[in-house]
Formats: sequence, C-alpha cells, structure tokens
Amino acid sequence: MNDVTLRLKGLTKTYLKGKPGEVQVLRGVDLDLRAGEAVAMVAPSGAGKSTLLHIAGLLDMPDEGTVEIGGQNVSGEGDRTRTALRRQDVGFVYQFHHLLPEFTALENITLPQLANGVPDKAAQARALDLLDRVGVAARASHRPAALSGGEQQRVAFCRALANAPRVLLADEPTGNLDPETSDQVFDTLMKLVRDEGLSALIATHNLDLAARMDRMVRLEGGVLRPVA
Ligand SMILES: Nc1ncnc2c1ncn2[C@@H]1O[C@H](COP(=O)(O)OP(=O)(O)OP(=O)(O)O)[C@@H](O)[C@H]1O
Repeated sequence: MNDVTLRLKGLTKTYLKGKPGEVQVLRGVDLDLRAGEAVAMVAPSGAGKSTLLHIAGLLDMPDEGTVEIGGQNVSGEGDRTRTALRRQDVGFVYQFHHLLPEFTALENITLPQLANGVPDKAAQARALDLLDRVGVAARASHRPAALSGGEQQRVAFCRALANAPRVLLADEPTGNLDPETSDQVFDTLMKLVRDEGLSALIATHNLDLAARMDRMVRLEGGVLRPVA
C-alpha cells in the first residue's frame, strides 16, 4: 500500500544560474511524508528551507525533480492546475500569522473555503469547529489586532486547515511566541495534525519541539538527511 502523501524526488534549485551571485540551494532533495506523520526540518540559516517549503507547496518550481501529492506528480502541471491543487491539498503556516486585519477570526477561516466553492453555512460551521478545537471559539468575532499572539497563531492554523488539506507546511510556526506560549500553541498544532491525519513538514530551530515530532531531518549542503 502506498500511504505516502507527499513525495519529493531529486529536487534541485539554483538562483541566478550562470550569473554573478549564483547560489545552488537544493542539490537533490528526497523526502517521503506518510499520512498522519509530522516531520521536523532543522536547518542552518540560509540553507534553503523556505525554498524547499515553497517548492513542496507548489508556490515555486524546482529546476529538476518532482513533487508528488497523493501519488500524483504535480510538478509538471501548469500554473492553474498547480494553484488549484495547492488550494485544495496544501496548508501553509508561517512564523507571522498573516491574517487579514480587516476581517474577523471567523471570516479569516471562512474566506479560503468560499474561494474554493464551499457554501457559506458549511464554511462557517467548519471554521467554528476548528476555532473550538484550538480553544479560540469565544474570540470568533474578534479581528486579529484584538487577539493575543498565541490566539492569532491558533487562528492561522485553523485558516491553514480550513479546506482540509492533506499536507501542512510550516515555517517556524511558533517562532514569534514566548517559550511558554510556543509550547502550548505547538501542542495545539500537533493535535490538529493528528486529528486531521495530515502529513506535516515543520521547519523549526527549536530542538525540543523538533524532538516531539515523529522524526527529524536536517537540510544542509542542499540535501535532506535524517537526524538520529
Ligand atoms: N530569489 C532569490 N534570488 C537569489 N537568491 C535567493 C533568492 N531566494 C533565496 N535566495 C538565496 O538562497 C539561499 C536560501 O534561501 P532560503 O530563503 O530558502 O533560506 P532559508 O533556509 O529559508 O533561510 P532563513 O532560515 O534565514 O530564513 C540564501 O542564500 C538566499 O540568499
């Protein structure tokens, strides 16, 4: 049985190819993420983790190699198909929440669903359920500025999961929070990953958090290696 949700094969990426300042960031990245598996990615600064997450999340194209989601090679698809696949199958979480400031917490989670054609009532029900599961339901009608940093990030998790993606990609998702809040918010994220059966690739500098995931990989020298 093939339960690999996300497969990265032989990814390479060079910026400014053949020009001054050329930088070969990825030199053959391979990774299999199974359904329900959370993998921590640690990397020195500038090693290319954002580049890798963007390629895995279909925001950018590799020079060579393939990205497979659910057994389908999606890297060769055109822009429109890749955008549609990204909206359906991939959720992103960043260090800073990037919530839309003029919309409430609830609206921030319903909007991506409406964009995907989900009816209003179903979108609201899903949003409320997610907010409830991360303990922020009572703040549903607040705008981001009226929420604490930890609450904002919990709402950002809900938004990332709004369309029930198969893959979650996160770049330092608790990096902007104090250690105690970071710990609690990370637990919430892991609970969502488990409950939703997601495949999660989570970049973090925090080795304690990394150790709480299923396994750890290090991005260095343009390749991913397992960390024992
Ligand atoms: N568009 C670009 N053009 C040229 N060089 C780039 C471009 N984007 C990134 N780079 C370079 O590629 C390397 C990897 O960048 P990337 O942002 O992927 O690293 P990172 O591991 O996410 O870094 P950090 O941990 O500091 O955020 C860096 O040396 C960066 O300067």
